Amino acid sequence: MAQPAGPPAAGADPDLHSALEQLAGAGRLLVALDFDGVLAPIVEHAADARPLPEAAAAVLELAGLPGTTTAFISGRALASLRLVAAPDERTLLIGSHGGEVFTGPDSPPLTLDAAQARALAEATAAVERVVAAHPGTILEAKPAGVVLHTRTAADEVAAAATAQARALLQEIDGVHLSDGKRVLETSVISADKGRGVELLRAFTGADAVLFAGDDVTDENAFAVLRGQDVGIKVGPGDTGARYRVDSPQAFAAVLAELARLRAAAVRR
Ligand SMILES: O=P(O)(O)OC[C@H]1O[C@H](O[C@H]2O[C@H](CO)[C@@H](O)[C@H](O)[C@H]2O)[C@H](O)[C@@H](O)[C@@H]1O
Repeated sequence: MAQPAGPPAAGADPDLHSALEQLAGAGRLLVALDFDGVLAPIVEHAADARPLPEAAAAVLELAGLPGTTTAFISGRALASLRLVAAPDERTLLIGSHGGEVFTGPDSPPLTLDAAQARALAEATAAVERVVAAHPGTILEAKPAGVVLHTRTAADEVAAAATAQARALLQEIDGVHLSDGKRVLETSVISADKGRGVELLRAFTGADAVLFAGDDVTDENAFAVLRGQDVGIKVGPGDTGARYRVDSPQAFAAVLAELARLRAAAVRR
């Protein structure tokens, strides 16, 4: 069977521990994490996703260390991310795949111009039509996009729904499409997680960044990593990340290890 391109699983990767040791010694460290499929296992209904306790504890510990900033960079709308991730107040947030930014109470809300608002209304109407005709599919609304979820539909229904939605949405001016894990995502703004990482790098003055992600849109973030930054792909699939772990559970252990190493490094 063909193997996906990219790095080996963590257990077989002798470099990950030493990369974490080096990262832990950075002057200012940014720990930027994708949510679904990384901090939280994938579940049937988006509203039910929750971070693994070990991962949540490691994020909290990192957030409390000097010179260390934690951030979540998610495809979710900020409101949805806050509900499921329950971030502590020090954790910076980027939602809508980079379209929504929260770096403090003064962060401006996302606004759409008239053309974008029109495109979103048309895209929403198209996905509503598809969901009405395909049992088990679900619509998720976001401030700058709309998502067709097919995880709770039979495979053949999911395929038909995705094909119909793609055909309808491609006809709407100003709508960008991307495929995710049993989702077809649309956005009416131009944003990506790579720009999210760069924004947070500049905002925090980070000397080094850890980014972990599991899905296609996370590749934009892996692509902007450099120097002693560490990119970790969680789960299978092609990736530009240098390191890979098998699951959110394995990633929680990596995060706990980074928290231990960072705590030791900043107390030296
Ligand atoms: O960037 P992320 O934080 O990974 O968010 C990506 C999308 O995650 C959510 O959908 C995915 O997770 C759901 C819950 O586990 C799952 O049911 C769905 O099949 C996955 O695609 C979220 O609903 C989307 O809005 C995010 O863009």
